[in-house]
Amino acid sequence: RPYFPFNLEDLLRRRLLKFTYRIYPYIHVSFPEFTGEHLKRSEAYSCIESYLMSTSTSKARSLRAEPGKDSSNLVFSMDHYEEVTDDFDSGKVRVWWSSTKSEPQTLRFSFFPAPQEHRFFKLTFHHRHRDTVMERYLKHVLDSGKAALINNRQRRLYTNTPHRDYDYRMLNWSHVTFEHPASFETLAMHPDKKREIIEDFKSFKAGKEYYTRIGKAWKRGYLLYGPPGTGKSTMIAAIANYMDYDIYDLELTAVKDNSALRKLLIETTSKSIIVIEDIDCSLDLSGNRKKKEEKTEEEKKESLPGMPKEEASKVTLSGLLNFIDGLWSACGGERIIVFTTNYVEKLDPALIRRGRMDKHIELSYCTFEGFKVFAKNYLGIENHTLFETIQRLMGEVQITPADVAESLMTKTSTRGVEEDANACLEDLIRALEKEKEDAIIRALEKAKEDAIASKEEVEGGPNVEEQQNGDICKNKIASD
Ligand SMILES: Nc1ncnc2c1ncn2[C@@H]1O[C@H](COP(=O)(O)OP(=O)(O)OP(=O)(O)O)[C@@H](O)[C@H]1O
Ligand SMILES: [Mg+2]
Repeated sequence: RPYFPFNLEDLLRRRLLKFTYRIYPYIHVSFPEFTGEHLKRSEAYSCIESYLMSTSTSKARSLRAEPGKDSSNLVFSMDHYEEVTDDFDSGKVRVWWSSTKSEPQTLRFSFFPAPQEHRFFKLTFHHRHRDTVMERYLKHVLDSGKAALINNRQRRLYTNTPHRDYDYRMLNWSHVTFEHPASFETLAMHPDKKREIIEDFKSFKAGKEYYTRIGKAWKRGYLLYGPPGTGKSTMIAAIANYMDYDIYDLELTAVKDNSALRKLLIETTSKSIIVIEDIDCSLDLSGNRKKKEEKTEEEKKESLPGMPKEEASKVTLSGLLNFIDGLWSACGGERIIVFTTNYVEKLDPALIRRGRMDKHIELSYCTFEGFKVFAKNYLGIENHTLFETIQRLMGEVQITPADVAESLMTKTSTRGVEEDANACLEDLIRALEKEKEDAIIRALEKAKEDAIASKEEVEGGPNVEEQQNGDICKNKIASD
């Protein structure tokens, strides 16, 4: 068979390439902000953005300022159409970064409005640095960008409830900056228990290799349970602060179905806490969702066009379990899942068995140990003559940490510190004594009710058992 011209095409192509490189020896790589079908924000874009923040500010002439980590400082980044140079390999390799945006060229008519603009970074370098840039430089950019991102980021509280400024990119989560002062130090609970919990989080944080080795998704589930006002939500904030994580507050009743749930969960980023509060109210035991209450006419009017219609949601228990088992969390590590409930006994055992909810933490009424934490934080005292009375009363009645906190809040600032402490402690004692009285009254009332009930029974009131027996006899006669 004819063998000529062998590789001619190849040869020509190479020549042509060489020729074009001689005229224009530069290569461009662009990094769009949003990628994929669902327009997920590209992680590479975020990393580059944060890398350039640290390198570009001294070079770029047009800058953008945004509030930084604690909102008191500003973070600068380079503005659109600005170009900066970056040198690598002790100045041997020079690259150019520019930030551009493009308006959508065609008018698209769709149900959901399209993104207004596409932003991207463009990297330009000489073709002889191709290997260095592709293999080492980009890795360096992404790594240091990511590190800076974690260092500088403002932590966020995400919620999945749709709101008025529904994002044009149809992101499922909306967020606000998370700034909650709670910490484990200010959390009132027994010091031993607190230490145990902190240890648990510490080992989770350091456990990347461990989780990889045993072949489990790097996640951990916690169930916080206890009566209202015992610090469940406060503890979640403390965990987020301790771990330096974002919080995703998942409102299950606002999720349409399992696939919507899956989508929401896939969008959560690493280093985050996924919180489902009052799990007993959002999922019933059979796994069927409780019907949402009918919306009022006004609320219906308020919903915006383009927002998904609120339907009875169909998230099932098994859908949720699938996720917890790591099926959907496999796309990136380091997640903590927290459920809270007031009634642990109402929950499906499948939901909270060990392995799913790895650790169950009970938050309960305030103990004297817990009170001492409050006294130290709120009043700055570690001992006081009134402590003994408080200890005795706390042994007798149940009071929530929220109530203790309320009593210990300083009421006026005109008095001295000492008088303040006295007043607060007396206030707490009054609250405890009132609670004790209430408890006695409740007990008396219950005893009275019981007595009336048993009296009715003795005097031949409506006797349930007899009546039931009678019914059975009647039925039997009828069927005979
Ligand atoms: N253990 C605690 N340590 C410190 N503060 C607490 C503690 N428990 C409650 N508080 C205070 O009480 C208030 C209510 O607590 P929180 O919202 O955490 O209760 P909760 O357990 O989440 O209640 P619910 O079940 O109603 O959601 C908080 O503002 C917090 O300051
Ligand atoms: Mg709460």
